[in-house]
Amino acid sequence: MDGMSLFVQNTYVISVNDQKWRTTFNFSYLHSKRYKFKRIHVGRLVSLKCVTKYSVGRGYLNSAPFKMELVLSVLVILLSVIVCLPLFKSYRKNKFFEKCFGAIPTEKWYPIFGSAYRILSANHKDRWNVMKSRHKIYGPIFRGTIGPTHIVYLSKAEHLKVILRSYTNIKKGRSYNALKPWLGDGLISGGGEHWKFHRKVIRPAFYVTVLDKYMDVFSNNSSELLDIFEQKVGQGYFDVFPLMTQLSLETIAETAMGVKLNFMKNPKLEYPNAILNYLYVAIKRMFNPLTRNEFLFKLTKDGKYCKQQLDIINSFNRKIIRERREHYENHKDEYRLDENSKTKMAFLDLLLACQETNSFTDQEVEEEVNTFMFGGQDTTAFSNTYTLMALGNNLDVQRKVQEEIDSIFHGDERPVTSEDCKKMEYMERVIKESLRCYTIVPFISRELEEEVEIDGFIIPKGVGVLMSLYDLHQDPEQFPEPEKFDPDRFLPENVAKRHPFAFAPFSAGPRNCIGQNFAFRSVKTTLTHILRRYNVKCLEKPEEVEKYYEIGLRPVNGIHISLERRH
Ligand code: HEM
Repeated sequence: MDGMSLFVQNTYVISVNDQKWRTTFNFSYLHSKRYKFKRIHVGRLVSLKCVTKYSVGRGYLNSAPFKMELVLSVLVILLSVIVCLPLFKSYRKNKFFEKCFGAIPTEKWYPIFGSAYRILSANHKDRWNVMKSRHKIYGPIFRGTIGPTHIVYLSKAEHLKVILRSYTNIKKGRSYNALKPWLGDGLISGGGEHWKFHRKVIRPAFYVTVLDKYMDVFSNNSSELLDIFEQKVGQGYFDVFPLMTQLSLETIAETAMGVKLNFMKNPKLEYPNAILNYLYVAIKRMFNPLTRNEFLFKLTKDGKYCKQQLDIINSFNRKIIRERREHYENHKDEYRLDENSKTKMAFLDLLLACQETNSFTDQEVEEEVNTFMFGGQDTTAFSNTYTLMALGNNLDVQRKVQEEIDSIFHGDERPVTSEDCKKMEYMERVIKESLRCYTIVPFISRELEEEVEIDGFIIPKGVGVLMSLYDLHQDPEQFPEPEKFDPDRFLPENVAKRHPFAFAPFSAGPRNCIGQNFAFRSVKTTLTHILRRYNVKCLEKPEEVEKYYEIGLRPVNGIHISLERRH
């Protein structure tokens, strides 16, 4: 020990478990006891307070080793608090949750990943196979954790009803945060009062009278699809999914943003590919709790890639919004959302009109436009594709759809109207059965803002709830022989026998899909155009089709159909 220590003498008050000792010792003593001190410190020391200090001569008190000692002590205490407090809180939370719903069957638990290890470790291709098997293994209600987040998994109509009909539990689950850099607080990912206000303002854009004006867009674009189909007649099987994606992108761009992109004739792939690429990484993020922090994610390779893709999407959208704004300024008087107005308003026009009353900022307009491009694009493409797959495998059903179409159009290839759509009752049942069998959005999630009671269990506020629409639609109690494609399940007398929440491909309750009428009209129009001209066969058996989970279910290898002219 060096001689300088003789000049330093301090008085310390040491508090251990509420007992206090006053002690005086010189620095060399403190120094020699340093290791012992550290041991006490880590184990039990609550505080170490310097009451008096004498610094004589060179002042060892200000010397580096002494300062280090104090700084280290403070750091260790801080670190202990930082590490222990959340662990303690999480321990108490776990105890509380155990008490509330501990009797619900649970998945196997792994450190850090929680119980979702199998899903988190599955690659993109295998993920859906893991996801779809879980309710079969654990039953209609089970629980688990993703990292520190507790999740209850539901699949029965009566359980889903408790969550879906609530006006309080409308907050989306944390997984939606991966979409926030793109969709912001738009209708799909937003919540709270912000969501309530936006939903109220946007609802009129989906009134039947507004949708009526989109019918010619649905028909014109379907006719363009037939121009491509015409070249495929007699050419064997081809993948119909990319064409359906082009069609729905064209349609949603025209109805939501008021622009004709001409993707059908001249597919420019940069924008749709940017959406696909962004989604691919966003989904990866949803399944990796380590990438949840936005700031850290932006520093990663994936984060930088996402930004690049977002830049492409945003510059495309911003250009369109700019042009549409100019158009709107010049035609303002024609834009009215009432029944008598003849002007076809794009969804964007409604948002621009909202800006006039200062309700929507530029960013909010952009977020809602992105939301509609996302919500309306892939979903209708999937619905068209999977319904064609069903019809190409069930030729008797296809024939009945064609008979209904013929009874309405009598061979005339005129545009489809809203009145025609109303008459297509059998086709509606076919589309519904296709949405049941090949549920497009298989899961939706919420974070509870208010406790609920399900099946006798109290699920407290803060718990995540993942509802499987896929398993809901496969419940044999509601849909006997669920694997069978049978549109008559949707005859009114059969619907009346089921639980009102047994069929919910568009979700249900206050946060249901705002675009469902849009989707039905668009899909009916496209199927009418195809089936009044062609007989369709499908190469794949539905049960053999592999799918990617990408919020919607994308066919891994496409869906191949062949066309034969009917007349
Ligand atoms: C067959 C086609 C469609 C299916 C199966 C479908 C399915 C769904 C589902 C399940 C939800 C609830 C999501 C959740 O709770 O997390 C939803 C919400 C939504 N969908 Fe659709 N959708 C379809 C078509 C469309 C179309 C064509 C549009 C737009 C034109 C659209 C726009 C939206 C929006 C904006 C929401 C959020 C509603 C809100 O929370 O207020 N969807 N959709």
